[in-house]
Amino acid sequence: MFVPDACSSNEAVHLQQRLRSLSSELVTLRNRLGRQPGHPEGDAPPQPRGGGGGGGGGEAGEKEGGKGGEVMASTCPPDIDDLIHLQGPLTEDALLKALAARFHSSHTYTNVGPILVSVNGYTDVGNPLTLSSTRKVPLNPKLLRVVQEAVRHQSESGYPQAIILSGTSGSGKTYASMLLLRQLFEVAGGGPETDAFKHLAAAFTVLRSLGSAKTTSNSESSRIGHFIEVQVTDGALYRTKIHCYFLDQTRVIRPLPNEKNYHIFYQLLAGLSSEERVKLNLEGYNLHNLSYLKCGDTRQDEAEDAARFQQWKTCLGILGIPFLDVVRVLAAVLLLGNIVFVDSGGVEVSVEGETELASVASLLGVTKQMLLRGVTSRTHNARGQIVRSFCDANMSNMIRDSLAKALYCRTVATIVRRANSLKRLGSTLGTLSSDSNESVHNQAEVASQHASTVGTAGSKSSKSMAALNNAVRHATDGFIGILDMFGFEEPKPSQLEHLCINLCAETMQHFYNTHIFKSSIESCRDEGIHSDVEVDYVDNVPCIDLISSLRTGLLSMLDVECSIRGSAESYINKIKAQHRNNARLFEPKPLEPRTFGVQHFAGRVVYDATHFLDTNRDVVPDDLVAVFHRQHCNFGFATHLFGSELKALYASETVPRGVSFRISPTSHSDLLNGDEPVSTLTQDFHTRLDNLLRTLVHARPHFVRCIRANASETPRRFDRAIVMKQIRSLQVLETVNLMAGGFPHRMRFKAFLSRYRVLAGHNELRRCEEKAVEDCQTILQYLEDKQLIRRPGLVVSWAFGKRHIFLSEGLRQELESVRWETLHKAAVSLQSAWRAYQARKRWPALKRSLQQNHHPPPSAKAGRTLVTNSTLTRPRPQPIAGTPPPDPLEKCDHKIIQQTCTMFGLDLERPPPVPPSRPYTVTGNTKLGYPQTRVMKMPFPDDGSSDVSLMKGDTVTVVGASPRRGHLVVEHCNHNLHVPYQFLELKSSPLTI
Ligand SMILES: Nc1ncnc2c1ncn2[C@@H]1O[C@H](COP(=O)(O)OP(=O)(O)OP(=O)(O)O)[C@@H](O)[C@H]1O
Repeated sequence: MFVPDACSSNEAVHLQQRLRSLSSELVTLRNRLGRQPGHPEGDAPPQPRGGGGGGGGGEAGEKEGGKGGEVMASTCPPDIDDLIHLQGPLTEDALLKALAARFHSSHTYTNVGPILVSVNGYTDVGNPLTLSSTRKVPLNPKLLRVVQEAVRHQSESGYPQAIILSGTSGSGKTYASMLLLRQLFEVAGGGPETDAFKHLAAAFTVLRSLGSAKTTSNSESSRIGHFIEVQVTDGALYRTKIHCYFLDQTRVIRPLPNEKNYHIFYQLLAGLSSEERVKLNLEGYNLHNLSYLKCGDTRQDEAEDAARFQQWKTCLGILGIPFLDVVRVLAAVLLLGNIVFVDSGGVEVSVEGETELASVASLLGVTKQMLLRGVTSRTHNARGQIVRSFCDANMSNMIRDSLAKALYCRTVATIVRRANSLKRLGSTLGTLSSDSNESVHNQAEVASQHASTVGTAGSKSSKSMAALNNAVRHATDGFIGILDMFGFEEPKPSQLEHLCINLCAETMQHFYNTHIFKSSIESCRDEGIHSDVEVDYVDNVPCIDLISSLRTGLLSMLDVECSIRGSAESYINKIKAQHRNNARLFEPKPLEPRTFGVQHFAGRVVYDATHFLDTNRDVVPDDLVAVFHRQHCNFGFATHLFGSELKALYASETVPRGVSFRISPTSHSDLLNGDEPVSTLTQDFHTRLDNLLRTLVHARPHFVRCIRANASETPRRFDRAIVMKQIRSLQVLETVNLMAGGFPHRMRFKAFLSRYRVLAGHNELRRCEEKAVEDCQTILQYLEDKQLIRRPGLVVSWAFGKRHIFLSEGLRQELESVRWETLHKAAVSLQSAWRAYQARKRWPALKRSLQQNHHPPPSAKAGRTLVTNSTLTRPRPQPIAGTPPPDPLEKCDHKIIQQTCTMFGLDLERPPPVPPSRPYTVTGNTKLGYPQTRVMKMPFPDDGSSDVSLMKGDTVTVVGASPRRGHLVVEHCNHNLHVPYQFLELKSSPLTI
């Protein structure tokens, strides 16, 4: 085997690069052959050592574990924290060993250049997986780097950033996203003691219980996709927004046999007090006699669920959401499942579960008769004639289920909206059309609104100014988004929701392919750059087309089938005929009339289409919606859940009139053009996914690829076959190939110069636009001559295109590290020059005082002091600020300021008012006003930089919030001190969230 010499020459590096590229081409070819649709062995684990086709490697140090092929040990050095530095031929086997070695030495994060690979070690299973519960988990420097990069890029360019987590279900996306969010708060948001953090943590606790459930692949699986948008302005966190994607409605009424319903139901039953149970008509009910729960897994840890329920209740309080309103709806949903309609032989159906019917009616604030009528009768519009009819038992049971689903998902949407809006702003300008409002965590927003209204008259204009200001801010400020969408799943049987979830995973995979592989290959081709490495990635567009193409995609054909009231069988026949030559659609064995299979990028999934049409229609009849109008319903929260629909329905005189509405909440504007639902479940999901992509396309992505270490959630178990399957589907080898030997980065010449011109001697560069390419060459030549960018084993190469300079990842890393060293050295020499200057300035006085001490004047004879005045008053060295102050000439053009002020109606002479600070802090679930008595947890200031100091244990008075982020104002000895939150503790210990 070729081993590079310690001081390898360029040829050696080049040779090694060729060797890598050849071996990886071979492996990729083998994988592609093996992974053709219809080749079940495509997903097989690699051959054991000596089995041929293991792709080289496969040397000593690794033992096959028992059944699962568990890797017990490996000889790969765990200190290789970036896979592009791996020596020897790059094969899947080599990657697997490297990841296993790091995993066994507790290094679960590994880089592939700028991309982070995270292997879930399952050491934290059983944790509720919220922002608060991960507070004790130590933050990892690799996650810190991702966040710092995002914040740096955002503040340098103002460009939105998106941290995109992907991986199969259970791979740790939500866990990593919580840690990233925490890290973001550490870097830019004042830490976890701020109100903003507590508020967001409470929102996540509430949403996790409502939106996560046990599935076959993950006992804490998120059934709600999240996109957390964090607005960062000048490196400081400004506001947050949670966008939620709720798909899995069927789980509310029919969890799969080995899975569970939403966690909140189990927590509710375990955590309610006996009085609350009576109030909610839940006395005597448990997991085994409630229909919506008993069809799933009925095992439960009651103590754990009860504890989580108490936390959930506390957090609802923090968000200002009435507990009783929400639990009334949840109890009604549970009891609805026990109402069964059966055909009586007559016109009307008969009811089994009269008690439950009465209970549900009273919980929802309607009469039993009204509810029964809403569920068991339907109004039809037959060519303008309004006709009423009774539903049969089947239809009545379906309407009952629709009601349960509608109540649940509308409650979740309402909570998301409420949780998202500490302060709701008029503008919905932004990025996505999801259930999201804005949560303003910083009083700067108020300030900006105040500022914008100075000099304008009337509330109308001030509102529009606020909206305009908001729009300008949104247009100019980038956000940092953390995307934790659904991971690939293959439950048995898979349903329509799973098809949507897998479409989402396919779309994210395509996004990755486009960004990492396609754009790199295409831009090299466009600019005539030749790369030695041929990156051969698997494009998943055919699968996305199969599912979502406009006319012939599986989803479009399903919509057509719904509109003609077809059946599951006819749908299956049509898709099989339409796609008979498409290798991605296969017939599962044994052949069943209602099933079909799709070869996804991460594996083959068999779907059962039995409920596809009903799930996709996603409708509730207006007869049922009308029941919740305030004329008949005295429970305001229930009326609110159907607010938009009721408004549209009661806009006309005939109610009900035979129209249907969506189960999922629909915005009022969508209902304006008619009362019929504007879309189906899948259309709606597709539109939202499209909007999300539009947002992502405008953001700079940072990828975190998550891998689960085993399929049984066993801590510290590394299952070779499971990991290998994910390495393949996530195309880790192809990524390493590109990063190690190709040109994954390109920069405009100007951008390259502005970042790296500090690396060449000042006189070396021409510094004019026409000579930009020459200057780039000069910088690289200069670094090469000084031997600053060549490291053995690292491919450092570049090429000049028509508009860009193309860089290998190795070169980018070297440039960044030389840049850091150069800036660091420059900072040190500036500091030392400044200190020397200061010392020289002080020297005459110092010299004089030393001389005086040597010949003391008679007056000082008795109490001789050796400490000179100048030593006492010597100022502490100030840290050099990270960002230099803005160049006044660049930023403060007086004319522009005047024009801007005129445009926004601001008065230049009068400064904007000081932002009013919030007159309280949030503690547990209560707001606590000022003054507050607090105790110092540690001394302040801890560096003795102030005359007044507070000691640990001192009782102090907090008089208000400081304008400084994350600080409170403490009045002490007639001084006002700005003390960070974390230094202070309330006298009576607060409830933590
Ligand atoms: N880095 C880690 N260290 C320890 N435990 C982890 C880690 N990542 C995830 N886990 C645990 O693994 C389980 C699954 O993680 P998580 O729910 O984040 O996966 P996911 O990819 O978001 O899955 P889904 O797509 O189904 O929501 C959780 O119980 C979590 O606590």
